[in-house]
Amino acid sequence: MDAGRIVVIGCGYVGLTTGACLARLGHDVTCCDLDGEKIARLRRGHVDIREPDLGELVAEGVAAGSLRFTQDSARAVTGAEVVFLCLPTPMGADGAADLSAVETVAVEIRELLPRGTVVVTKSTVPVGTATRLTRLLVREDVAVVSNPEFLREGFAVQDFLHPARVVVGAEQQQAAERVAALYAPLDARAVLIDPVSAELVKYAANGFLATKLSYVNDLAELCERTGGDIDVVTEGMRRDHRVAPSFLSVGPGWGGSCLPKDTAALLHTADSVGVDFPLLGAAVRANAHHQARVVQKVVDCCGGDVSGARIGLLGLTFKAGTGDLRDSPALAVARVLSGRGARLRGYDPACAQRSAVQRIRCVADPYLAAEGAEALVLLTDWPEFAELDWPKIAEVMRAPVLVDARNQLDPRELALEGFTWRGTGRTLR
Ligand SMILES: NC(=O)c1ccc[n+]([C@@H]2O[C@H](COP(=O)([O-])OP(=O)(O)OC[C@H]3O[C@@H](n4cnc5c(N)ncnc54)[C@H](O)[C@@H]3O)[C@@H](O)[C@H]2O)c1
Ligand SMILES: O=c1ccn([C@@H]2O[C@H](COP(=O)(O)OP(=O)(O)O[C@H]3O[C@H](CO)[C@@H](O)[C@H](O)[C@H]3O)[C@@H](O)[C@H]2O)c(=O)[nH]1
Repeated sequence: MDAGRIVVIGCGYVGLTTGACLARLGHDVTCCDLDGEKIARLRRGHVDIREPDLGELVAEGVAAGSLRFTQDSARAVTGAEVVFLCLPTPMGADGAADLSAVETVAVEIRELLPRGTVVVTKSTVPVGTATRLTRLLVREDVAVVSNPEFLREGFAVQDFLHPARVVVGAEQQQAAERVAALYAPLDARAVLIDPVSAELVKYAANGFLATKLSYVNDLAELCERTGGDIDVVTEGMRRDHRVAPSFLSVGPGWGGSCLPKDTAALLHTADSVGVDFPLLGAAVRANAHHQARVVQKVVDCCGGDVSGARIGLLGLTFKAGTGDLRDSPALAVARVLSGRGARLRGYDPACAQRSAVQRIRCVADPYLAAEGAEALVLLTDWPEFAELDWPKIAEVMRAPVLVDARNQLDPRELALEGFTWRGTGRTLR
């Protein structure tokens, strides 16, 4: 069905995916962004984020005339029936979500919206935002609906078109049904709930995922002290159907554009209403500790001092499959090493064209990152790292030392090549 004209404001990971996928589902979509250069590139069919199938979907929508791009959101909304806000909600200084982009746009468009428009928050917004926006819009004839997005970077299109759930939160049943109807072609029944619960579902899910990962990384430390093997332990946990099998892999702490800011915002919300949330606070603190543990392993491998040492980094993005560097644990580890005087060379498949990221010299292949290095640190789980020519790497390094923060490599094979290996939650038997 065609629910009419849809306007999407914000053409980032969420907005562009939402716009292109809704066009694929048969809707008429106009996507807006204040970044004029981005809009010009999108009009030429150029998508500058690394997301499988997104470029093809954009091209398809543009060619079919069902997907348009403009910088002029004010003009676009005058013909809108549903407006999706897909704007950034970064972490503010006090940890709270910064709603300024959402609120600025709401004020800009409020007098231009046709009667009966539904404004949808797809951005991750804290409890009470639907109520705040309703007041800010000062339009009794405009409804606000919360429709949080759960896509993962690297799987954005797949997750949008095959969602585990579609959550729609609204005070007005009719507005909720209009938004739910947009997803009707998908094989997912929308859950219609109140807006406060809808806003909370999003934070609850990300807070839970972060807590699960900190738990696993804490267990890894315990394994290191006791001689256990975290990969064997988590494999045992996975077989219990009550423990969801994913999100059990160790790493250099969790990061990305969502988990860090959303856990901070959830803690802020809890604090603002006088609720103690010690479990989530501990998960956040544990994450900093796990990043520091990777640094310490590198320092130990370099004889207690990395000053002047050349260190190679494998992976810079916050996880494999994305080009996103926002809040990457790899960069957090790199910052500390660099602060202690290490000279860093980094290779990442998604950043191979760049000359530098922060104080890391980016190189075009992993062997250049290893060249002359006293230690190599595997920080991001790009599958191709398992396929590297490890004898060649051992040859070009100053000393064949590998800190594997993701347990991606086989320590026995590395030992055969003469590597000193430090994994996460495992010791070489
Ligand atoms: N990235 C994800 O995986 C993901 C998944 C689910 C939810 N979210 C949430 O969705 C929201 C957007 O995240 P994102 O990753 O897509 O952000 P992003 O930074 O990739 O994109 C935001 C876009 O909004 C544009 N923009 C900023 N201010 C604007 C304005 N006033 N008018 C028009 N355009 C404007 C920016 O130019 C940018 O293109 C956030 O609340 C985030 O927490 C993100
Ligand atoms: O077993 C695992 C799984 C993940 N991670 C790390 O956890 C972080 C987050 O990973 P992931 O959740 O895949 O990344 P995002 O794309 O940021 O997706 C999260 O954040 C989005 C924005 O809110 C939500 O929509 C998604 O549902 C939620 O998974 C990354 O640093 C990963 O390396 C691990 O260390 N081990």
